[in-house]
Amino acid sequence: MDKPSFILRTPATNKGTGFDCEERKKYGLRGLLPPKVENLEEQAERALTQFKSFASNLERYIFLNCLRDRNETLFYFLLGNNLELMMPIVYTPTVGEACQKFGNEFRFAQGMYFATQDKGQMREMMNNWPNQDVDIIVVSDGSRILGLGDLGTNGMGIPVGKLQLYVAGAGFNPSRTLPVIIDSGTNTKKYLEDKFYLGERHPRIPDAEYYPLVDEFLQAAFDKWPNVLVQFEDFSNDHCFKLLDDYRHKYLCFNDDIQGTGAVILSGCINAFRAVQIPLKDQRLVFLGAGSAGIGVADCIMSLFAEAGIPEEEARKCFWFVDSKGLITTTRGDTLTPQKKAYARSDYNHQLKSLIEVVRDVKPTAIIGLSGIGGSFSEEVVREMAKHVQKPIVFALSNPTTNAECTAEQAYSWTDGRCIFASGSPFAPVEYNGHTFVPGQGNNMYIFPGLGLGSVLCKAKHVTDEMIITAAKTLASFVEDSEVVTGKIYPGLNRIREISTKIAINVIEKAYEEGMATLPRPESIEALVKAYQYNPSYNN
Ligand SMILES: O=C([O-])CC(=O)C(=O)O
Ligand SMILES: [Mg+2]
Repeated sequence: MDKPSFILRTPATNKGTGFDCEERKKYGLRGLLPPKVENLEEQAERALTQFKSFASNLERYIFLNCLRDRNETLFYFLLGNNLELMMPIVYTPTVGEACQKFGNEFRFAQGMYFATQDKGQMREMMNNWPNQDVDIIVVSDGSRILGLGDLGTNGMGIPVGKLQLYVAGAGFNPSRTLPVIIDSGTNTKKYLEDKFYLGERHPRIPDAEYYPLVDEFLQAAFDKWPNVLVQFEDFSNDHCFKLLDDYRHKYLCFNDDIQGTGAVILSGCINAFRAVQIPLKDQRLVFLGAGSAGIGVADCIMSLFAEAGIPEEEARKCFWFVDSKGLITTTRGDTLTPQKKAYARSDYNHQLKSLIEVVRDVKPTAIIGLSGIGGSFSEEVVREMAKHVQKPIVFALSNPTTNAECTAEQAYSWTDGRCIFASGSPFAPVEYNGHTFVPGQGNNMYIFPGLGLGSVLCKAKHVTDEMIITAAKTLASFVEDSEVVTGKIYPGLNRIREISTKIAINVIEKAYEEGMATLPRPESIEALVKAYQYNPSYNN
């Protein structure tokens, strides 16, 4: 390709009408652009008008991703200046729909794909990635995309979207990010039969082939980029815990659904417990869903009990887990995974078969939904719970919005406006009885950008529990006492840069404290972070 078209056609170098007269001469662009030279602000104003002109969110998603593929600087400038408007498009909930329709709406490839057919060749394939350095990889096998199930290769939208938040939220350099899909097949018949489906067309491979495939990918990635951080995303429950166990002490990696969600909900709980003023030991926490997120959240909350000096055995008695078969107990007769076993109740002789039975029995202070089942916090459940506590904590965390256990409006109206509510996907403010309630978004997007940045910049050996808990506490500290009493438990999304920066700084401090950081300690950690951070501009 000749030089002028290359610079115009490469998203990282293209400025479109932003090339000034000098540059147009220098790069041989004269005549290839309309005469007017524009700055980023002017271009962004036009792009925003275009964004708003579309009839559906999916079209807005496609528009933004096409923009990213034309002019990366403009895309990140636009996104960074319109986060609250655009987050629900590039991320949950719209990204969920974009994944479901990935094959139909495909326009150009982003990131890298490693499939079963690539066995033995992944390391060599990585040399095809056009950018030399990679700081962060988000990898999924598409087996449990949000609460939508097994989407196979269609899941690529998730690593792409997460990395856009790494850039907008924490200031990762976009050219040093890599979204990856490991294609190990799909068990979703609809996609196997869909002529536009773009993945390998076979059922998921057995574990004996699956684990070596993932292992080859990780070995290749850390061989090529020894200081990279790998974020596991949306792996199904049958694999995610083992993968994390196998690799968290071997590579710099974490699982966002277990640890990122764990941290963000720990943060929400810290503030919700401040608001309801019930001592920790008297909390009765009922979880609906015992998958990666449910277990991850509970494990993180356990750290609060440990800090408060409450013995583990006593702390576990504050948790009740409900899955599709009812309350998880040691006596209900099925084989429990080790993760479920840790929270299984041994003090129930009678079987409670549903959430409502558990709520009647337990009288919870909090119900935490990570079930992936939309509407599973029924009016009966929420009203029953609200009878027994002054400020019920209702977290409807499943994504996307259609999978939320209840809506914000339902939660506020069924509790007469008394609840502390958070959801995983955004809900608009709710008017109820003359009050405006602003629902919190308990989504791991508050955690992973800063946790990732901190881990990468100090060249951490591993991501430790302490680093994750530090991230959660830092997030919690962004909400003032005066806000907490009004039921606000998360800071505004528009502060995500400031929050991620602070999380990164505190995570790095913790990594040095724990002997996890391998970078010689810099004079100023804040300066280290700020010097790295990418800000979209044509003057770079
Ligand atoms: O992507 C999100 O919005 C949060 C998340 O990790 C999930 O739901 O799997
Ligand atoms: Mg996820």
